[in-house]
Amino acid sequence: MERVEQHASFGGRQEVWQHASTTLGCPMKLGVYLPPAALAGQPCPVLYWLSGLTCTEQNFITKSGVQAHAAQHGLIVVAPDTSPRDPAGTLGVPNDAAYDLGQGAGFYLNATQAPWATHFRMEDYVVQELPALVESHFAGQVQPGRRALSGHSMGGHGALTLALRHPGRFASVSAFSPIVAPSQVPWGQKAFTAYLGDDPAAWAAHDAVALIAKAQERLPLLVDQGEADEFLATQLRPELLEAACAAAGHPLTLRRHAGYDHSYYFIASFLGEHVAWHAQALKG
Ligand SMILES: N[C@@H](CCC(=O)N[C@@H](CSC=O)C(=O)NCC(=O)O)C(=O)O
Repeated sequence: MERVEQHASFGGRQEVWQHASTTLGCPMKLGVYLPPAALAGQPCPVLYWLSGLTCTEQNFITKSGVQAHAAQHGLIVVAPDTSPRDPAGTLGVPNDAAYDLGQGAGFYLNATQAPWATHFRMEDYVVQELPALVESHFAGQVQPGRRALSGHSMGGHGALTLALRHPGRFASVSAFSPIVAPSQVPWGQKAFTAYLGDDPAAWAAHDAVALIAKAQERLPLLVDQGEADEFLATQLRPELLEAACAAAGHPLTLRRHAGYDHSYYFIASFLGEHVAWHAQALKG
């Protein structure tokens, strides 16, 4: 691990690290916020944040204001990039000209189809390699095994599906403006066709609405959604998650906010409540 940025923030430190990912076969960057408690040597739980389409590790750490909340609650925050990367084009990581496929659009799954399958393994990266790396590199500052998961849009899809697919791995989960049913909306249908092929069962295994019915763990979901979100009716469709949770008896707190759009202004407005929700679960 090589530290490429560090900034004092709210008594803690916002850092950016780079490492060679064996899962993805490329260098990866991640934002790591260490709250004052961690810098003082007190082991802290970790909130993992998954960003949306077009994002890198920078969007969340520079736009959301997470540092103030994490400092207050004593949480480490880890924000990885959203896909494997190959800016120089020397590693064989495929890409697509569109913003919603390829680099910047990993969809937090392990691709099974050519040319994506070799590098696009974001599920294994987020669930296995990244926590192992964080818990070993920051040993003494991290409470091993105490993890929460949140994200936005494509990252909200990632948070919901990874928590549902890996029961026991995360103490809590939340999402902002998530793609709740990728099998039923254009962003998801395009990505799933490319990454997973045309097998409906493979799609269902990465679709929060489809996963809810058979969930092994009824981990409560906290979801915030802006009503002025430009993607609400076409790509996000929170009413499908509401119906699936009602049918399965899965606990869901879905909050709709008049006037809020899809941007980080919305995330910043309600992020403090998400961090408090995760802190309560992680410390309980
Ligand atoms: N056409 C837009 C779409 C990209 C966009 O809105 N990205 C969102 C996430 S959307 C779902 O995953 C985002 O977080 N953007 C970064 C930001 O800092 O706001 C475009 O190409 O910009």
